[in-house]
Amino acid sequence: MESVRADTVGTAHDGDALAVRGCQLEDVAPAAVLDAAVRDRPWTAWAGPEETVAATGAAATITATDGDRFERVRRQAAALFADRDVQSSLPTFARPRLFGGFAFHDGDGGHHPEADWTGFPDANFHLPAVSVVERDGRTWLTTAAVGPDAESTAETALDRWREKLADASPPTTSPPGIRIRSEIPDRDAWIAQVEAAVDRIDRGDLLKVVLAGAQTVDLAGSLSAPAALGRLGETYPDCYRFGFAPGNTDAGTFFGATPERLLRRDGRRVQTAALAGSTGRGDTQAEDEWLAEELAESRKDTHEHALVVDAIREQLDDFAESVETGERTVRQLATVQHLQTPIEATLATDVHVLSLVEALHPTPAVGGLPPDEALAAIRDAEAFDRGWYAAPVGWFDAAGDGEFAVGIRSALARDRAATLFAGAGIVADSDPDAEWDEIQLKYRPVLDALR
Ligand SMILES: C=C(O[C@H]1C=CC=C(C(=O)O)[C@@H]1O)C(=O)O
Repeated sequence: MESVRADTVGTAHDGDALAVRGCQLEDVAPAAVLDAAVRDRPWTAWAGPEETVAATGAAATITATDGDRFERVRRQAAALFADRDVQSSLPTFARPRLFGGFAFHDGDGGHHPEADWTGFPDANFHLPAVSVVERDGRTWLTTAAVGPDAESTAETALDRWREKLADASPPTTSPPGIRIRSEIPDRDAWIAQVEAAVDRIDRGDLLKVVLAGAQTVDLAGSLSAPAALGRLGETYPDCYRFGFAPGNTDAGTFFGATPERLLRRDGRRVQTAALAGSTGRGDTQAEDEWLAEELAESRKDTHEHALVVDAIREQLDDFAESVETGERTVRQLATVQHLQTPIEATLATDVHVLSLVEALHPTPAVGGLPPDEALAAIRDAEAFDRGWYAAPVGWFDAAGDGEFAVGIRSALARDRAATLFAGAGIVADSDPDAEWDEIQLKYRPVLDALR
């Protein structure tokens, strides 16, 4: 079948053109595309509820390394898209988008050898040179280029990649296999940390703090990120699967499968959810149901969850004409169950998705309350740098629409090692042993994809 081609060209103030070329592809598996894409850095993998994206190279890169990072990314993106006719004849999902993420903490997270975040700035976004998007049963290849030869660069790349993908096949790599090297903190230190946090909550200094651990594993073989993401897709199809390998060749690869949407903005409509409060899965259906019921009735978990719902509502209120909270349910994932409440807002004005990300991050599902005291407690307690763990990852476009997930159930991999991250919300009634068991469950998605 003849593929459809479409294009767009626009010229910015600086005279450099942004050219975008696209065509529809037939019979290409997303995993095969990703396998071809990861041969060069930077690359990005993104799979949300509606689409799967594999992208490689950078027509443009936006980075912010200190203070005011959300605003600086927004300004640089506005300059990139300014006066360029990016609303093209391409389908909307194949339009130019910037993919990337932010670090959890504002400013330096400190240097810790256990989690070496070299190459992951406070904010880093790419307009991919090549991207393939699968959505509604259709697959589009798009190329983008900026500069004096933008049109011919994008055109040549489109032809080259079309040919390359015609015989691409999905990776068949088996999991690398692992040996757990260290847990930071170890069980005793974790228990002491949680007890200290509960003391601070009892004294009234804090309402909630989300403490995290890091688990470092040695890999027995080399890691194929596309294969690991493929396995995560089979076990966690309803989660956002993401992978980011920045351009810096010293950087690792950050990847995972997160159940937590930070938000999606589509015009004036904003969709988000509170996700907090956890329990395990049962061995039988009866045990599963019993655990779900116990979670839904638990005073500790419903309190931990309600704090997140209230904080998100409050943040959105500043921008919204209306904020609606849906029904709280128990969301079941392969290894864990969570309390979840959907929240929707209608914006009062045309607020950029990055302004909303800035307002919401970190929600008390990954930070705590009051926010500043909780962040200080996290920095004091944690002996590793969170880097991009528990931070916003996703995309935005020229119109200020976009979608961001919270980078939990994730790991940073480099060479033959990976550091996995998992956290748990600590409130007044928290039991340190139960919180330890909970973070072990939260390592499982990535752990299982590696072994
Ligand atoms: C911080 C994490 O999970 C958050 C999301 C869902 C449930 C959570 C909880 O019950 O503590 C956490 O707030 C993590 O997985 O690293």
